[in-house]
Amino acid sequence: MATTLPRLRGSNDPPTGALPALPRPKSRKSTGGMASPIKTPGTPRSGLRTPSAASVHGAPLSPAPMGALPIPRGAGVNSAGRTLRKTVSINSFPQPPSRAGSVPPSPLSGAVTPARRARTPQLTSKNGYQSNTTPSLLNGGGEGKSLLGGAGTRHSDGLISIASPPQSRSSSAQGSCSTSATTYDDPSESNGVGLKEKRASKGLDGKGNVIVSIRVRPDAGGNNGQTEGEWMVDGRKSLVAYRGREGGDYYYVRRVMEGYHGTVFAYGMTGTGKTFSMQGTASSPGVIPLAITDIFSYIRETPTREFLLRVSYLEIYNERIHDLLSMPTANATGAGSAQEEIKLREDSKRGVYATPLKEEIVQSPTQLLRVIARGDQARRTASTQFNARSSRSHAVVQIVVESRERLPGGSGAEGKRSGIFPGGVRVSTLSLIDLAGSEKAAESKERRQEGSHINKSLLTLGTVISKLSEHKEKEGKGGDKDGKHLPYRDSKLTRLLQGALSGNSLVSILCTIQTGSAGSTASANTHATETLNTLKFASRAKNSIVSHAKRAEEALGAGGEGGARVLLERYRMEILELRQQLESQAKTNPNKAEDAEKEKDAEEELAREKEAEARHEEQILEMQLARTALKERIDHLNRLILSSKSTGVNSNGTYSALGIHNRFSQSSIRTSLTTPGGLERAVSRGSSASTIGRRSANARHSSSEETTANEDDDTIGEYGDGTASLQAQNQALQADIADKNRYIATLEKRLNQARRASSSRTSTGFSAPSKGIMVGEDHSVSALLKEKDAEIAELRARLDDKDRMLTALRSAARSRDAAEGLETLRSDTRSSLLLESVSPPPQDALPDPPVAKNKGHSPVRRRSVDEMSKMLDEMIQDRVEAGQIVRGVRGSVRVVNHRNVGSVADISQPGLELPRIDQPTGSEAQAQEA
Ligand SMILES: Nc1ncnc2c1ncn2[C@@H]1O[C@H](COP(=O)(O)OP(=O)(O)OP(=O)(O)O)[C@@H](O)[C@H]1O
Repeated sequence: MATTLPRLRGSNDPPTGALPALPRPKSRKSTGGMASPIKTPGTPRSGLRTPSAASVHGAPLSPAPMGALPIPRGAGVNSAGRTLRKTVSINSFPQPPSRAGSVPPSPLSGAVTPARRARTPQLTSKNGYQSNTTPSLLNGGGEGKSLLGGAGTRHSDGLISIASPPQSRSSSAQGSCSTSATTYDDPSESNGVGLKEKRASKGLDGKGNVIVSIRVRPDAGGNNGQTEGEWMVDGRKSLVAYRGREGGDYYYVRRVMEGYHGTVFAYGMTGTGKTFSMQGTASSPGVIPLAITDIFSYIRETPTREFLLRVSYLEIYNERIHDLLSMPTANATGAGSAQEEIKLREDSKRGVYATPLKEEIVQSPTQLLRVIARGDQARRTASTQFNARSSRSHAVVQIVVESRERLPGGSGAEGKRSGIFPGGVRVSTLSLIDLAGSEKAAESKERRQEGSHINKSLLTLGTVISKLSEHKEKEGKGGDKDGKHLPYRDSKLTRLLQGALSGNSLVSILCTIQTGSAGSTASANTHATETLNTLKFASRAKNSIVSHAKRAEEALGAGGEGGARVLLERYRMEILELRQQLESQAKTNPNKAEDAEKEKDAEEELAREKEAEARHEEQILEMQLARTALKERIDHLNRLILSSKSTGVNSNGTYSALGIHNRFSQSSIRTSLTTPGGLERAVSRGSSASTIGRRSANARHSSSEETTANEDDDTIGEYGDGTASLQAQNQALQADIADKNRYIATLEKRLNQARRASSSRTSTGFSAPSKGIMVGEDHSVSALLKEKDAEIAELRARLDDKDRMLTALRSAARSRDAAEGLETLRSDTRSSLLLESVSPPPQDALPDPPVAKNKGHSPVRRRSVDEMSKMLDEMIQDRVEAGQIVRGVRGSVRVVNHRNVGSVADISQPGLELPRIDQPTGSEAQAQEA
């Protein structure tokens, strides 16, 4: 039969394993070795891995007969037997059971290939027995390797004999019996799939899930290196638990990972090594770290499934449950007083469970070990007679394993083969229980109180197991199947273990004993008694607990009380939900971002449109203003033209109107327009003699400002024939009109240009705003107005000058009249008046200058003067009648204020403000005459 021997090393090899070892919770001085596990006869091959032993010191035990528990010899036991010294490579235990042959096998792994087994060091006892089995205390090898003492010793003693039920025994190579009484409900077996597993775990398909192992604590004193004898009760049989069937321990954990509940508890007298066996040391890891290693090894080996592990840790102290993970680390007895009371409840799916209990999710062996180590720190311990650091409470580590098929749809061959249906979550629990040690007597009251609780609970446990045995017999006789008569509720411990004890779980019981005792005889006797009790318990448990472990149902969905606890499902649902949220957000966000971008674009577009619209309106306004200004200018110029025509200079051959405006004869309106072509025109009023004479169309009126009566005389003298003067005047006016037409054409051209410019500016999206034209035009208009104002002021000033001259001439004329006679005086006066009159007289009718008259009077000239005087009289009379001029009482004349004369306004220059001639009122005129 294949065995699962650990790799052995020298005892002093340092630990090199990847897993951190649990801290030694107790301060006992290690004996430097640990007892190899001892198998009860007929132990089933399935079981947890055995804690490795750095070195194994065994107290010599009396050999037991096959199928019988070893019988301690008590003080008289010969401890000088052979000692098996085993060293387990720490390197090997954290390694996952690898398919690669090169990887060293896990010392406790049952999945050892034949090649590995061949490489496994063989233990050779002094008596020549080779032990190639795992030193597994929980080895479910099924071979029922027992601690055997010296050959025939137990046979001869015959004190304890634990015989497995014949029907449950499985054969072994050595013919040992299995204690297995478990039946497995494995769907993979029923449907024919999972042959590999079935093969691998053969033996498990047999019966019996209860594994009872005995571990003997090595004697602290040792026996001068004679260690092997303690184990070798029957060296010939070599049935110490080093032998086991292949893979039993490994597959025990495997079963938990596959959905079976598993329970392991250590039972034994105080100080016999329960805690040591459960926790182990750095060099010799116990059941807990080894189980953890196997759990994670299984996870690594199973990529098709996903797992979630959570762990809780409680203790039952004085019949109260405390959460070791919620307690402060301090090891105070009252540490848990503030805790909410933890109660035990029962659920059809979960069975009996403690609540509220903190569960921590763990992702690595290290993390899990740390959590448990934290709980260990909180556990109550005290010094007892037999143990300096005795556990005073029952400690329960529960590792909940959730798993589900990773493949979507679960249609893979693996899923079919293993009967794993997709979508479901398997939940199983591995309970690792370190019971408090039973103690007969205690010195302190507190210890006694604790001891009484401990003993009571352990007694109840024994009672339950005992009754289970009875129940089993009754069941065979048609007894009560429900087992309601079993006193599970008599203690918290049995209540908590109810599920396991009643058959819902794979169970492995480790019984620790200490066969040798260095000390008094009384002490040795106590040990012997306790050891015997332990062995009785082991025997009873092995025969009584018959359960039908079933793979836990797969929880579908997160609903229901059971489903709600399935974190894997809950987390998966949450992840799914969050992913959906994320996706919906991702979908929504781009839309939102797009919308926001569009909105922003629209806003920007709107702003641009508004801006463009504003610019457009502004430009339209500018254009309108420009057009208005240009139109006004054109109208103004048109009015100018019309005004020229309306004077009727040539229409009726008279220049009556011109006469009115004669005073402007010396002025010209110089309109300076800065055109794009730099056009500068001087527009002359062509009604005056000087203008008519066309000295030049460009004659500067500055020179005309210098015009005096003499100059006028010269001008008159130049066009003395009158006819020529009219023709010239006509020509001048024609030329003037032509100029103005050209100017209008220029303005129209500019207007068109401006229109084109504005339209192109609008059409090009206002890309080239040009306000130069408008600004130039505006400046031009304002400059023109200013210029006009200046001219008006100038004209006024000149008018004033001329008024003064007129007054002076009148005065002179009166003097002359007095000297030359009334007629002559009148004639001269008229001439003078004519010369200085507002309206210029016809050229041909102009009187001679006074100077010429003083030179003598020819008859022709006289006649001419008379005629002219006559004409002037008529003209004056006409004007007087028309109300345009007023004749003074002394014959003087004056121009009526044009504001009072409609005709004056009619002939005024449109668009230009005529110089206001403030004519004296009647009284003023009289005063002037005076
Ligand atoms: N197999 C072993 N090899 C070496 N030392 C051991 C072994 N078993 C126990 N010891 C030592 O014996 C002492 C007592 O062991 P442990 O505390 O595990 O006993 P226990 O059964 O848990 O006692 P209690 O019930 O009082 O808690 C410890 O110092 C421990 O190191």
